[in-house]
Amino acid sequence: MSSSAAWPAPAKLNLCLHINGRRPDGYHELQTLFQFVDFADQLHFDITDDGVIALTPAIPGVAHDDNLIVRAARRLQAHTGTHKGARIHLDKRLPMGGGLGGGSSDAATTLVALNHLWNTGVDEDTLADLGLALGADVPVFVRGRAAMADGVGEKLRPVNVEEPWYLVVVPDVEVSTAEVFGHPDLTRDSAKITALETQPERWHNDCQKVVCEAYPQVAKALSWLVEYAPSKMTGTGSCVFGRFDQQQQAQAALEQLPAEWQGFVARGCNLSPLQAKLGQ
Ligand SMILES: C[C@@](CO)(OP(=O)(O)O)[C@H](O)COP(=O)(O)OP(=O)(O)OC[C@H]1O[C@@H](n2ccc(N)nc2=O)[C@H](O)[C@@H]1O
Ligand SMILES: Nc1ncnc2c1ncn2[C@@H]1O[C@H](COP(=O)(O)OP(=O)(O)O)[C@@H](O)[C@H]1O
Repeated sequence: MSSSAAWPAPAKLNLCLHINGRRPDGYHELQTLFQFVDFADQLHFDITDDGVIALTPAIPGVAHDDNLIVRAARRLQAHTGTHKGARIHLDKRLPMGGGLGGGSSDAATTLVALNHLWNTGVDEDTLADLGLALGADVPVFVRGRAAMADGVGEKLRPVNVEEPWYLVVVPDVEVSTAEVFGHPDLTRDSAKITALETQPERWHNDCQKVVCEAYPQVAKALSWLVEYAPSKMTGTGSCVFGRFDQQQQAQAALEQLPAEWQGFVARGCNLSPLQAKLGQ
């Protein structure tokens, strides 16, 4: 695998997000089902011997050293003691703050790719632990397998679910995860369900109601999408997704998308494009 090849950092969807309670420290007990899609940021790594981590181009509004890609690379350097560095190029395709996990996925791809390209030999469990300090969703992207998450999102169990086509609609608004979890009207009493992954008829998103009330753009996007397919919000929003059996049905709906929104069609994947590349 050449160092200049593209490494994908795919989006995730939360096929459901059930809030089961709130802990004394304010964090929420939840059950959420993560699946990947084949729509991704692309990262390129050129390995150097100078120990410097340099990322281009900058993401507007994110300082170089705060970028999760740079933080992930430095974390792996610190853990392994390697003297190698990397010039990293990011081709950003995923919208930010939309609940698609792009920043977490970029961090995970950086950990996995540099561990491979630097020959640092860190095992997957340790890479997932290194990632957890960067964001709650980084471990699932490191492992790259669709998973049911439990606890406060840290207990992951790989699952296999159907791999349909999705139309993802991106409303022109960013939603703050902390604001949603702190909302007084958020319902926090969904029952824990055993083997939830086998019961798609019970999948819902407890954050959807409060987000739709606070952000009319999200409610409007959802009302438009449900005319075409069963639809939900992903994570704490703002993106919403509809489920289609056929790619061409999803594509036909995309062609009707009002100009005020962005959108894309992608296939659900139980094995992430990142893990698929590693296994090649
Ligand atoms: C809930 C999910 C589902 O995918 O939402 P999205 O961010 O993807 O929309 C994620 O796990 C989020 O992950 P991430 O965005 O990294 O959240 P964090 O930085 O860990 O937490 C942001 C804030 O959300 C709240 N929070 C988060 C997770 C949780 N189980 N209970 C919480 O109450 C806390 O107030 C925390 O300070
Ligand atoms: N490489 C990165 N890509 C995207 N966002 C990043 C990155 N590094 C840091 N961030 C910060 O993380 C925030 C959350 O981004 P993102 O992961 O795309 O959203 P979400 O958690 O809603 O899916 C951004 O608003 C940005 O400030």
